[in-house]
Amino acid sequence: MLVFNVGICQLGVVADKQSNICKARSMIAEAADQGSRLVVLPEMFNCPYQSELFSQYAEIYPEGPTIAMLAECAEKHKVIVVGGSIPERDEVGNIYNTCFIFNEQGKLIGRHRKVHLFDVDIKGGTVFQESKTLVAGSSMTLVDTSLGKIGVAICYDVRFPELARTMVLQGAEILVYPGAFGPVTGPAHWELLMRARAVDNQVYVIGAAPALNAAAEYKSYGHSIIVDPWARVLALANEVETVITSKIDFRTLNRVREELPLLRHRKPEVYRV
Ligand SMILES: NC(=O)CCC(=O)C(=O)O
Repeated sequence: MLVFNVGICQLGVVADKQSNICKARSMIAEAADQGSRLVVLPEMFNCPYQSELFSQYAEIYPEGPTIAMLAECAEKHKVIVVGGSIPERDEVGNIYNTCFIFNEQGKLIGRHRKVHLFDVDIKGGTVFQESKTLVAGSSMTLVDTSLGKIGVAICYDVRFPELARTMVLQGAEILVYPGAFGPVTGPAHWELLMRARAVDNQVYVIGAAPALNAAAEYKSYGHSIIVDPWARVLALANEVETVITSKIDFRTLNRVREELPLLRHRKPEVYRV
Protein backbone atom coordinates (compact mmCIF):
# COMPACT_ATOMS: atom_id res chain seq x y z
CA MET A 1 0.00 0.00 0.00
CA LEU A 2 1.41 3.42 -0.99
CA VAL A 3 -0.48 5.86 1.24
CA PHE A 4 -2.01 5.22 4.67
CA ASN A 5 -2.26 6.68 8.17
CA VAL A 6 -0.36 5.63 11.26
CA GLY A 7 -1.12 6.44 14.88
CA ILE A 8 0.78 6.52 18.17
CA CYS A 9 -0.91 6.03 21.54
CA GLN A 10 1.08 8.13 24.01
CA LEU A 11 -0.53 6.76 27.13
CA GLY A 12 0.24 7.69 30.72
CA VAL A 13 1.44 4.52 32.44
CA VAL A 14 0.35 3.96 36.04
CA ALA A 15 1.07 1.26 38.63
CA ASP A 16 -2.23 -0.57 38.05
CA LYS A 17 -1.70 -3.05 35.20
CA GLN A 18 -5.40 -3.42 34.43
CA SER A 19 -5.80 0.35 34.04
CA ASN A 20 -2.88 0.43 31.60
CA ILE A 21 -4.46 -2.35 29.55
CA CYS A 22 -7.86 -0.57 29.49
CA LYS A 23 -6.24 2.70 28.52
CA ALA A 24 -4.28 1.03 25.70
CA ARG A 25 -7.47 -0.64 24.47
CA SER A 26 -9.36 2.65 24.25
CA MET A 27 -6.46 4.56 22.70
CA ILE A 28 -5.96 1.90 20.00
CA ALA A 29 -9.69 2.27 19.20
CA GLU A 30 -9.25 6.06 19.03
CA ALA A 31 -6.27 5.78 16.66
CA ALA A 32 -8.21 3.31 14.48
CA ASP A 33 -11.26 5.63 14.46
CA GLN A 34 -8.96 8.39 13.21
CA GLY A 35 -8.08 6.17 10.23
CA SER A 36 -4.78 4.64 11.36
CA ARG A 37 -3.87 1.34 9.69
CA LEU A 38 -0.80 0.89 11.89
CA VAL A 39 -1.01 1.68 15.61
CA VAL A 40 2.02 1.88 17.89
CA LEU A 41 2.23 1.78 21.70
CA PRO A 42 5.12 2.86 23.95
CA GLU A 43 7.84 0.86 25.70
CA MET A 44 6.75 -0.91 28.91
CA PHE A 45 3.18 0.36 28.59
CA ASN A 46 1.69 -2.12 31.06
CA CYS A 47 4.02 -1.38 33.97
CA PRO A 48 6.10 1.42 35.48
CA TYR A 49 9.58 1.55 33.93
CA GLN A 50 11.47 0.21 36.96
CA SER A 51 13.76 -2.83 36.79
CA GLU A 52 12.59 -4.30 40.09
CA LEU A 53 8.95 -4.34 38.93
CA PHE A 54 9.37 -6.09 35.58
CA SER A 55 8.99 -9.62 36.99
CA GLN A 56 5.69 -8.75 38.69
CA TYR A 57 4.12 -7.50 35.43
CA ALA A 58 5.62 -10.11 33.09
CA GLU A 59 3.54 -12.34 30.81
CA ILE A 60 4.34 -15.58 29.00
CA TYR A 61 3.24 -15.72 25.36
CA PRO A 62 0.48 -16.59 24.42
CA GLU A 63 -1.00 -16.20 27.92
CA GLY A 64 -1.59 -12.91 29.66
CA PRO A 65 -4.14 -10.11 29.57
CA THR A 66 -1.89 -7.57 27.84
CA ILE A 67 -0.98 -9.91 24.99
CA ALA A 68 -4.64 -10.95 24.59
CA MET A 69 -5.76 -7.30 24.45
CA LEU A 70 -3.23 -6.50 21.69
CA ALA A 71 -4.39 -9.43 19.54
CA GLU A 72 -8.07 -8.64 20.11
CA CYS A 73 -7.69 -4.95 19.24
CA ALA A 74 -5.72 -5.71 16.07
CA GLU A 75 -8.43 -8.08 14.86
CA LYS A 76 -11.39 -5.97 16.00
CA HIS A 77 -10.17 -2.74 14.37
CA LYS A 78 -8.42 -4.44 11.42
CA VAL A 79 -5.14 -2.66 12.17
CA ILE A 80 -1.54 -3.70 12.58
CA VAL A 81 -0.59 -3.25 16.22
CA VAL A 82 3.05 -2.76 17.18
CA GLY A 83 2.49 -3.45 20.85
CA GLY A 84 5.06 -1.15 22.44
CA SER A 85 6.74 -3.46 24.89
CA ILE A 86 6.01 -5.40 28.05
CA PRO A 87 8.09 -7.63 30.29
CA GLU A 88 7.99 -11.11 28.74
CA ARG A 89 8.93 -14.23 30.70
CA ASP A 90 10.19 -17.25 28.72
CA GLU A 91 9.81 -20.93 29.60
CA VAL A 92 12.99 -20.97 31.71
CA GLY A 93 12.19 -17.79 33.62
CA ASN A 94 14.28 -15.21 31.75
CA ILE A 95 12.60 -11.84 31.36
CA TYR A 96 12.90 -9.72 28.21
CA ASN A 97 11.73 -6.24 27.20
CA THR A 98 9.55 -7.45 24.33
CA CYS A 99 7.42 -5.95 21.59
CA PHE A 100 4.65 -8.19 20.21
CA ILE A 101 3.38 -7.33 16.72
CA PHE A 102 -0.06 -8.43 15.49
CA ASN A 103 -1.59 -8.19 12.02
CA GLU A 104 -5.16 -7.26 11.06
CA GLN A 105 -6.32 -10.82 11.68
CA GLY A 106 -4.99 -10.72 15.23
CA LYS A 107 -2.16 -13.11 14.37
CA LEU A 108 1.29 -12.66 15.90
CA ILE A 109 3.65 -11.70 13.06
CA GLY A 110 6.72 -10.63 15.01
CA ARG A 111 8.30 -10.36 18.43
CA HIS A 112 11.25 -8.07 19.18
CA ARG A 113 13.26 -8.60 22.34
CA LYS A 114 15.23 -5.42 23.09
CA VAL A 115 18.79 -6.08 21.99
CA HIS A 116 20.68 -3.25 23.70
CA LEU A 117 19.83 -3.05 27.40
CA PHE A 118 19.75 0.41 28.96
CA ASP A 119 22.58 0.26 31.51
CA VAL A 120 23.74 3.82 32.10
CA ASP A 121 25.02 6.05 34.86
CA ILE A 122 24.82 9.65 33.71
CA LYS A 123 26.28 11.81 36.44
CA GLY A 124 23.67 14.15 37.84
CA GLY A 125 21.13 12.52 35.57
CA THR A 126 19.73 9.12 34.79
CA VAL A 127 20.93 5.93 36.46
CA PHE A 128 19.32 2.78 35.10
CA GLN A 129 20.29 -0.87 34.86
CA GLU A 130 17.92 -2.98 32.81
CA SER A 131 20.34 -5.91 32.98
CA LYS A 132 19.64 -6.23 36.73
CA THR A 133 16.43 -8.07 35.83
CA LEU A 134 16.28 -8.38 32.03
CA VAL A 135 18.05 -10.55 29.48
CA ALA A 136 18.94 -9.03 26.09
CA GLY A 137 17.44 -10.25 22.84
CA SER A 138 19.82 -11.41 20.16
CA SER A 139 18.11 -10.82 16.86
CA MET A 140 16.82 -8.19 14.53
CA THR A 141 13.09 -7.92 13.88
CA LEU A 142 11.68 -7.25 10.43
CA VAL A 143 8.05 -7.98 9.69
CA ASP A 144 6.29 -8.31 6.36
CA THR A 145 2.90 -6.64 6.56
CA SER A 146 0.09 -5.58 4.25
CA LEU A 147 1.56 -2.03 4.48
CA GLY A 148 5.15 -2.98 3.66
CA LYS A 149 8.20 -4.14 5.53
CA ILE A 150 8.54 -2.77 9.06
CA GLY A 151 11.65 -2.90 11.24
CA VAL A 152 11.03 -2.88 14.98
CA ALA A 153 13.49 -2.09 17.76
CA ILE A 154 13.10 -0.69 21.27
CA CYS A 155 14.24 2.65 22.72
CA TYR A 156 17.99 2.44 23.49
CA ASP A 157 18.28 0.25 20.33
CA VAL A 158 17.80 3.51 18.35
CA ARG A 159 21.30 4.64 19.41
CA PHE A 160 22.87 1.87 17.34
CA PRO A 161 22.81 3.02 13.70
CA GLU A 162 24.09 -0.34 12.48
CA LEU A 163 20.86 -2.00 13.55
CA ALA A 164 18.71 0.52 11.65
CA ARG A 165 20.95 0.36 8.58
CA THR A 166 20.86 -3.42 8.52
CA MET A 167 17.06 -3.47 8.73
CA VAL A 168 16.86 -0.95 5.89
CA LEU A 169 19.32 -2.90 3.74
CA GLN A 170 16.97 -5.84 4.23
CA GLY A 171 14.03 -3.82 2.93
CA ALA A 172 12.50 -1.95 5.90
CA GLU A 173 10.53 1.11 4.78
CA ILE A 174 9.35 2.08 8.26
CA LEU A 175 11.37 1.81 11.47
CA VAL A 176 9.30 1.68 14.64
CA TYR A 177 10.83 2.40 18.05
CA PRO A 178 8.63 2.09 21.13
CA GLY A 179 10.66 4.06 23.68
CA ALA A 180 10.75 5.82 27.01
CA PHE A 181 13.52 8.40 27.13
CA GLY A 182 13.83 10.32 30.40
CA PRO A 183 14.12 14.01 31.29
CA VAL A 184 17.91 14.16 30.75
CA THR A 185 18.60 12.43 27.45
CA GLY A 186 15.08 13.07 26.12
CA PRO A 187 15.44 16.79 25.37
CA ALA A 188 19.03 16.29 24.23
CA HIS A 189 18.73 13.27 21.97
CA TRP A 190 15.23 11.79 21.37
CA GLU A 191 14.13 13.84 18.35
CA LEU A 192 17.70 14.07 17.05
CA LEU A 193 18.07 10.28 17.03
CA MET A 194 14.69 9.66 15.37
CA ARG A 195 15.47 12.20 12.65
CA ALA A 196 19.02 10.91 12.27
CA ARG A 197 17.84 7.34 11.66
CA ALA A 198 15.33 8.72 9.13
CA VAL A 199 17.83 10.85 7.20
CA ASP A 200 20.60 8.21 7.31
CA ASN A 201 18.38 5.54 5.93
CA GLN A 202 15.74 7.47 3.99
CA VAL A 203 12.90 5.76 5.83
CA TYR A 204 9.87 6.69 7.89
CA VAL A 205 10.60 6.55 11.61
CA ILE A 206 8.01 6.25 14.37
CA GLY A 207 8.99 6.81 18.01
CA ALA A 208 6.26 6.04 20.58
CA ALA A 209 6.74 7.15 24.19
CA PRO A 210 4.61 7.06 27.35
CA ALA A 211 3.13 10.35 28.53
CA LEU A 212 4.79 12.02 31.51
CA ASN A 213 3.45 10.72 34.82
CA ALA A 214 4.73 13.25 37.35
CA ALA A 215 4.20 10.75 40.19
CA ALA A 216 6.30 8.01 38.59
CA GLU A 217 9.84 7.21 39.74
CA TYR A 218 11.09 7.20 36.10
CA LYS A 219 9.69 10.23 34.32
CA SER A 220 9.07 9.75 30.61
CA TYR A 221 9.97 12.61 28.28
CA GLY A 222 6.97 11.82 26.05
CA HIS A 223 7.28 13.59 22.66
CA SER A 224 6.13 10.69 20.50
CA ILE A 225 7.16 11.47 16.95
CA ILE A 226 6.63 10.52 13.30
CA VAL A 227 9.40 11.48 10.85
CA ASP A 228 9.55 11.17 7.07
CA PRO A 229 12.52 10.03 4.92
CA TRP A 230 13.64 13.67 4.46
CA ALA A 231 13.79 13.95 8.28
CA ARG A 232 10.75 16.23 8.38
CA VAL A 233 8.75 15.90 11.60
CA LEU A 234 5.21 15.00 10.51
CA ALA A 235 3.69 14.74 14.00
CA LEU A 236 5.06 15.46 17.45
CA ALA A 237 3.38 15.18 20.84
CA ASN A 238 4.32 17.12 23.93
CA GLU A 239 4.41 15.28 27.27
CA VAL A 240 0.68 14.75 27.87
CA GLU A 241 -1.49 11.73 27.12
CA THR A 242 -2.63 11.87 23.49
CA VAL A 243 -3.04 10.04 20.20
CA ILE A 244 -1.07 11.46 17.29
CA THR A 245 -1.44 10.40 13.68
CA SER A 246 0.13 11.13 10.34
CA LYS A 247 0.01 10.07 6.73
CA ILE A 248 2.75 7.83 5.37
CA ASP A 249 3.29 8.14 1.64
CA PHE A 250 5.81 5.76 0.09
CA ARG A 251 5.99 7.99 -3.01
CA THR A 252 7.95 10.41 -0.78
CA LEU A 253 10.33 7.62 0.23
CA ASN A 254 10.82 6.59 -3.40
CA ARG A 255 11.38 10.21 -4.52
CA VAL A 256 13.93 10.95 -1.79
CA ARG A 257 15.86 7.78 -2.62
CA GLU A 258 15.75 8.55 -6.34
CA GLU A 259 16.88 12.19 -6.01
CA LEU A 260 19.56 11.58 -3.39
CA PRO A 261 20.63 7.96 -3.88
CA LEU A 262 22.52 7.46 -0.62
CA LEU A 263 21.82 3.81 -0.30
CA ARG A 264 23.16 3.16 -3.80
CA HIS A 265 26.27 5.30 -3.14
CA ARG A 266 27.46 3.29 -0.16
CA LYS A 267 30.98 1.83 -0.34
CA PRO A 268 30.94 -0.96 2.23
CA GLU A 269 34.38 -2.13 1.09
CA VAL A 270 35.83 1.12 2.57
CA TYR A 271 34.06 0.88 5.91
CA ARG A 272 35.80 -2.21 7.29
CA VAL A 273 37.36 -1.86 10.77
N1 LIG B 1 14.25 2.88 27.88
C1 LIG B 1 15.39 3.18 27.33
O1 LIG B 1 16.01 2.40 26.65
C2 LIG B 1 15.86 4.58 27.57
C3 LIG B 1 16.90 5.02 26.58
C4 LIG B 1 17.34 6.40 26.81
O2 LIG B 1 16.75 7.15 27.57
C5 LIG B 1 18.51 6.86 26.09
O3 LIG B 1 18.92 8.01 26.36
O4 LIG B 1 19.06 6.14 25.26
